[in-house]
Amino acid sequence: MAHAQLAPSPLEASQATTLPVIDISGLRSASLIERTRVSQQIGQACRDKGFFYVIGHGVPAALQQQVIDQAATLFALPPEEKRKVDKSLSMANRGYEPLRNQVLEAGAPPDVKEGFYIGQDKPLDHPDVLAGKFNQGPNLWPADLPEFRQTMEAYQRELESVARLLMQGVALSLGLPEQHFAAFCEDAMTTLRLLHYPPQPTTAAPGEKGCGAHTDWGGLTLLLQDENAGLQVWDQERNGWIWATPVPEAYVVNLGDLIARWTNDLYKSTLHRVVNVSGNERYSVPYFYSGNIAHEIACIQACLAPGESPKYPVISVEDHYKNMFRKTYSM
Ligand SMILES: O=C(O)CCC(=O)C(=O)O
Ligand SMILES: [Fe+2]
Repeated sequence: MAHAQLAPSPLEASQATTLPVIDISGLRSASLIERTRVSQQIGQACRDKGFFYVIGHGVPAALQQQVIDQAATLFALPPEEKRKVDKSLSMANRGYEPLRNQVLEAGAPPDVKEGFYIGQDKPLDHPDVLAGKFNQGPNLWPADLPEFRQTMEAYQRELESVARLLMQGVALSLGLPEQHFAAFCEDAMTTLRLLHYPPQPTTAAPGEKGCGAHTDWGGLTLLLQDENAGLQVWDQERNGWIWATPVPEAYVVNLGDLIARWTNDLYKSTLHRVVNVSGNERYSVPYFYSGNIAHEIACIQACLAPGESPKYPVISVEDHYKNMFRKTYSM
């Protein structure tokens, strides 16, 4: 596998991943005992770093490969073609984002990545769009890539069902009914984000890297990676970074800030970053499952230890996202 040949990181991270691999096929079982067994593995990973690999998800490997291939084709378009679908043309944060457009780590140089955002496609006459709701609107599609839209839409449908299933597993792992997060999952805001990381520049400025250290903002993230390592996860105990090296066909799943807020940090939303030391172009595709924008995220009482009080005020998904966009895009 590619990560076996990875050059030592200039940032001295250990290369061997220690993140658990969880087969979630049992979450689809008719047996509650089996679903509970899987959820216990999820719960353990959530209390540790909130980062784990998922296999048994049911997404066809061929579709995953098409998504990576289509992403590579898109990013290889000439700059003038990419500008035709630039994010600045969208009312809903969709479309192409050039290199060094976002600063995910406050104080660090801008991220050495280019991206393309896809969300739920809502036409201009959709009531949510007419009402001016946050992040709602039509996607932007590149005109001359005939298979692009179809591939991404098929992939979004697959991941939506995996994300819902995982939310049920998370609920069960907390001793809650599996449908506890059903309202959050209703008409959930989701973002498919195609990313391209050029090789880490040999002349990188101090702190310059693919993607600055950050936590994810939403509920769950399901990350598809090509064969090039780059993702690193903060390990609080060892006070260093560990690799989340690619495992073929698996997702790296991590919890975002909303689950940390719900659980008063019992379940972790952990810092991570990307340093593309592979020497190759790296493509990755995170899928952010962020929930219904009107949903209010309040601490789940059952997550509080005796005498503990909630650390975070109640916030809507929408307000939380607006804050995070403002912070990282200097809006
Ligand atoms: O590209 C990756 O491996 C991770 C990207 C990421 O963390 C993000 O976009 O939030
Ligand atoms: Fe992230």
